[in-house]
Amino acid sequence: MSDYASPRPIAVTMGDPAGVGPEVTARAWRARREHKLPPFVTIGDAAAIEAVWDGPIARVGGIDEAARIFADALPVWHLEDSGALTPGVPTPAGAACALHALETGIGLTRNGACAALVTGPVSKHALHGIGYTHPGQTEFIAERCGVTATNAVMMLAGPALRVVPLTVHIPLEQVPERLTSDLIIAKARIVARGLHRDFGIERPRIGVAGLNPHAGECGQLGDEELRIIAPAVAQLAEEGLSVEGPLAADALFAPTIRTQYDALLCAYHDQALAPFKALHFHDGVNLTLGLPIVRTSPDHGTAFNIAGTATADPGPTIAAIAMASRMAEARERSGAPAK
Ligand SMILES: NC(=O)C1=CN([C@@H]2O[C@H](COP(=O)(O)OP(=O)(O)OC[C@H]3O[C@@H](n4cnc5c(N)ncnc54)[C@H](O)[C@@H]3O)[C@@H](O)[C@H]2O)C=CC1
Ligand SMILES: NCC(=O)COP(=O)(O)O
Repeated sequence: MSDYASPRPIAVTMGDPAGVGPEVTARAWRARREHKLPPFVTIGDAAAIEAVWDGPIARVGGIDEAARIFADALPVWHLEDSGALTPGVPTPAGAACALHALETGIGLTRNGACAALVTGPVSKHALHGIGYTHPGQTEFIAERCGVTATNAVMMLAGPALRVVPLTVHIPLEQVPERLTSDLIIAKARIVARGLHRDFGIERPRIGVAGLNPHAGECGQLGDEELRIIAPAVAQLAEEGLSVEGPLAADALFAPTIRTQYDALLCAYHDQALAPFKALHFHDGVNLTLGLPIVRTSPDHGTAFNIAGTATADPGPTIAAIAMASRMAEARERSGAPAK
């Protein structure tokens, strides 16, 4: 008999079967009571979990069965045999399985069978090796949901900090040309709406980082702040949003400054993710705002270097499942579409 009330489990994709995804998912299940996790079903190759974990697994044939079994065993929606498996060694068959799991998880969440989607870590390199053309999972999920890549906003969230990289998986040299006022305005609007709807923040306070040292020093160290960021901030303020910037990025993450904001919009990937991971390596969540479904993910990658050694921390996966559950509940409470 299940001791979990929610009728709809969360879909958790395993990610690359040779990475740490299978073991952190299994360990998250083991910690389900301690962390009060809602029921979830793991999607991918069951053998990848069996190779690194000796706890109870139940291969399920339906989502209802997953919710019923969750109290006693880790429910696995077994998709396919991804071939001979060595933890830490990615293969094309493993990448294909990760992609099929992602497709299946999106489908189960879009059709409402699952309450939210939590994606396990994939190897972008291995996926590109089998013909995948998206920069990450975010853009793929957005496309499947009919949302443009610009309107699917990556946010990294933890108890002490939320950051948004305005440009994401692009070479650093392309950042200045891709950072436009339109991009900042579009993403800031989605961040404000998302923090209101999914996190219950009435009027989110948003800070926008400068690109250059000292936020450009009045144009002496670069003019993107004057040409691009300041006009975008002015436009957003005119619309009634609580937005400040450009703010000098070196001091922005100091405790007394970062706590003045509900989210910090950063010019490029590492400006956002390096301070975030320094604070939240063990409980950080990557989530996507602007989608019709709730999607979160642990904030780390495949960690091939430690896969199979039983040392991978399940903390970010636990946090991703818990956050997905809270976001789905907030959407249901607010009357937003459940899927
Ligand atoms: N959400 C996703 O699917 C993500 C996928 N990636 C992909 O993962 C692959 C590897 O990327 P890297 O930059 O090496 O990042 P990574 O996060 O896989 O590893 C960076 C370092 O953190 C450690 N680490 C990661 N997760 C850990 C955990 N749960 N417990 C303890 N230590 C952990 C690793 O052992 C490694 O030393 C790449 O192909 C990248 O594209 C990277 C980030 C996110
Ligand atoms: N660095 C964050 C990351 O790689 C996550 O990307 P995505 O696969 O969630 O789009």
